[in-house]
Amino acid sequence: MPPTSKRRFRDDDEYLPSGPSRSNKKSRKFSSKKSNSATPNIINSEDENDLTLTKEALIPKSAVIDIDSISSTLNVNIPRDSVSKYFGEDDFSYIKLKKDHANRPLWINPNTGHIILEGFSPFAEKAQDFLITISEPVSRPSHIHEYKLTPYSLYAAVSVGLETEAIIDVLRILSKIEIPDSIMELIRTCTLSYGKVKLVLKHNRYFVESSYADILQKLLQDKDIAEARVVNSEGSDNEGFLKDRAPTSKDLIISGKKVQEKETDTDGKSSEPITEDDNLFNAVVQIDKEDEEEEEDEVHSFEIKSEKFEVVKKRCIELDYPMLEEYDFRNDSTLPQLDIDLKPITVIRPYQEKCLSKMFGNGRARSGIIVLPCGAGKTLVGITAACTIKKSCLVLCTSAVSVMQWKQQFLTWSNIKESQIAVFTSDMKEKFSGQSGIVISTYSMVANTRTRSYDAGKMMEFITGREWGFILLDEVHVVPANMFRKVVTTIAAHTKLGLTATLVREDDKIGDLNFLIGPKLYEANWMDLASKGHIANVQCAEVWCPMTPEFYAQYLKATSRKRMLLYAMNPNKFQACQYLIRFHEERGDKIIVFSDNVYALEKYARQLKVPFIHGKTKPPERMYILNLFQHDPKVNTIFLSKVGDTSIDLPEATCLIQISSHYGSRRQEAQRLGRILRAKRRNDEGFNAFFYSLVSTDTQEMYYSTKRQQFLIDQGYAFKVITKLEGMDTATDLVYRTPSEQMSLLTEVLLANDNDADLDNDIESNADDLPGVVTSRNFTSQQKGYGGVKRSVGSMKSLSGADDMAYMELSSSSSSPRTMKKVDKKTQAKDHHPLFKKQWLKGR
Ligand SMILES: Nc1ncnc2c1ncn2[C@@H]1O[C@H](COP(=O)(O)OP(=O)(O)OP(=O)(O)O)[C@@H](O)[C@H]1O
Repeated sequence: MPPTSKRRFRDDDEYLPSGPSRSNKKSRKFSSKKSNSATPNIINSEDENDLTLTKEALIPKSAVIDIDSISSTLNVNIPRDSVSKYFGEDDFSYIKLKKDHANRPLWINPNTGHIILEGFSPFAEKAQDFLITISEPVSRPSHIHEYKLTPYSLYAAVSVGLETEAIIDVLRILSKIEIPDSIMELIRTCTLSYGKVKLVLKHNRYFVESSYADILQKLLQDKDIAEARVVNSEGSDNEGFLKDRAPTSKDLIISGKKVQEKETDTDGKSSEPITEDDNLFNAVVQIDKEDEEEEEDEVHSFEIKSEKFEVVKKRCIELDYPMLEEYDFRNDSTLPQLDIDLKPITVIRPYQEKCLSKMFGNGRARSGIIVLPCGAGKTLVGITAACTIKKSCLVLCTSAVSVMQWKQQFLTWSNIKESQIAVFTSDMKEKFSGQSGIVISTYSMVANTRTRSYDAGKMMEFITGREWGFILLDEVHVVPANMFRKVVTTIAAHTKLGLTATLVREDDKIGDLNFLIGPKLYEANWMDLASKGHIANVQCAEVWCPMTPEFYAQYLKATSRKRMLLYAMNPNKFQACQYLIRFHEERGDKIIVFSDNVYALEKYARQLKVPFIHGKTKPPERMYILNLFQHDPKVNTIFLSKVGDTSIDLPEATCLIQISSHYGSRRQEAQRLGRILRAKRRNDEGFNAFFYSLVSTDTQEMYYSTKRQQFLIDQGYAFKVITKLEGMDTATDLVYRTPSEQMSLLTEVLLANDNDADLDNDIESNADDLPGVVTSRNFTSQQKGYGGVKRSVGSMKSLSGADDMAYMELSSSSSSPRTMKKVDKKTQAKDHHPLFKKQWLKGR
């Protein structure tokens, strides 16, 4: 029996088939889509500028691949044996394994498109490279990995240059079983039209380009496209198309690349024998290299009028041939060149090089998204891309602090002159000098629709009145879709690159990014980077802290808000925290204690006499505390609220203790882990960083904690459960040891205001456009007066973190024009490819 996915009941599987018995009633779906119900499961923000996630289920149910319609060859009538009933739909005994299956590393679930990879196979590394290109990683622990083929992942594969038959061929070679017909159909259907047509800006003229002349002929039968065409007989072939060599990355220099000297033997030949497997992978998997060899390939194109390119783009989507946008920046002579390069000392790491080779694989700049773990150096990837394109660049981030960090990083890694980098935040409105330059701003500054100040208006004119070679979108997963739409429609940019550590898994949300930015170009494996020393190895543990009987008795009676205070202030948790701090300080670690609850944060920190920072801590004080933490050997622990979740670079930190967190937020857990992934000492022999999550047992916190860990578990992290901290019982000098101390703490907690349980009390962390944490790299953030507490309306699902990492659209009322449009177009959309129906329905 081939291995089966143990993770069948993940959120994203809820629309998956439940076996032949159910398949008659329900269609089998390959991707999870929530219906576009009017149910307001929304965290609604009153402030348009607030980056708080808001949700509208964007996707109509129809916009999914219905596997029943793709294949009628599923296992519905397959003979089963006497134990089949115990396995239900997971009985795959009817599938024959290939004779040499032991040598092949993967297995494909014919029902769901899940791929199970043996991480211990000699082919695993190469197979991973391939799988990451064609599928979505679901879970990647050390031995068995799980991926999932989705329409979006296949489209992304085609868009970086993989061909349908190449995908099938490689899968066939790697698979222990014959590729199921349903999977072949899925691959063929999803790669049929996508990625076949490109919109290329070349010599400042727009061309519709394809390797397939017949597809161009087909498009030209459309009246709008035909009208947009510039008939140009010069250089045309007999079909009227311009012919050119397929683009290659020849002569393209991505700076920062380490020149690798191949091991050669005495007569100059490579000493490594090339096996048949290498040939296979070199031919198909290393697609970026393959492009170089495809010099003989031809492409056909026709020119379109530049004022008509939006119309053509829209028509192509409607005709199911959405155009990939590629920027032939090396042939763009209109946009002024930006004099920028990486400093000679800057060397990019191999995985950074890999991301960039996906982006520049054919010598042009492809738009898309790069996913790298926290602390893996996304900033340098973005900067290197800007240095490769060498045109004006707009960087958008989520906060003013990040803006300053990006500026600092540009100055650190590249030779850009300070006068060529401008910052646009609520406090600073700078313009760069000269023809070209870099502007760094926040999403909310650019997407803001409210009345702007005179200066901000002028700055917006500066941004919208020019063409950008490149737009860099930091933390793409957190920004609402409408904000993105506003940004991409108001700013003329030739290439868009999104950066994130925690890309959503739900296809509908990935889908939005696919269309607004571009396909996912690369996603690194956290464990892989840790094993190579690029990020730290981390030991994760969940420490169970039983509630004291008095606290628990009150917990059972309390309101939900008071409960949160009670489980955060549990004396046993207090002691565990104190014990762990002491233990790790003695080992020479530097410790960050995270608490979302500001009441608990202050109480713990004051009691344990440790400095703390939260939203209301003034920048000079933060700077002082962070400096102490970095440089004073006597200050080895600091307490941080969620203002320190992101945008804080403290490579000294080697241990994290989490005492209170934001419900079930998986993204927060990953971001917090990111604070120690960059530990300076990560390359010391046998070094481990430590991440403890303190959880009060038998409380809601247990549930949230499990949910929070899911993302990291999927990346391969193992959380050990510690039920007893060895030696804690005998440590007599811990706080709240006596019943009377515990009772007085309980009284204090019971008397505390319910609002003290409010995690949003940490006001600054919700403000997207306000200066946040002053980091080690930037102590220049300006303080400004903050508004009051922001409240958001949310569903229980949102509160539990189920919306987390979600990429959402602000709500629109059911009577909004856009929704009306959807209804109007629904019937027409029926004729379209399922994925593109969505775009059609959006009325783009
Ligand atoms: N090629 C490189 N050479 C040397 N240092 C690097 C390189 N790439 C990244 N770094 C360092 O790694 C650290 C993390 O980088 P960065 O802040 O860009 O990470 P990130 O992926 O944006 O993390 P987060 O998602 O947590 O913001 C920084 O200190 C950066 O200087």
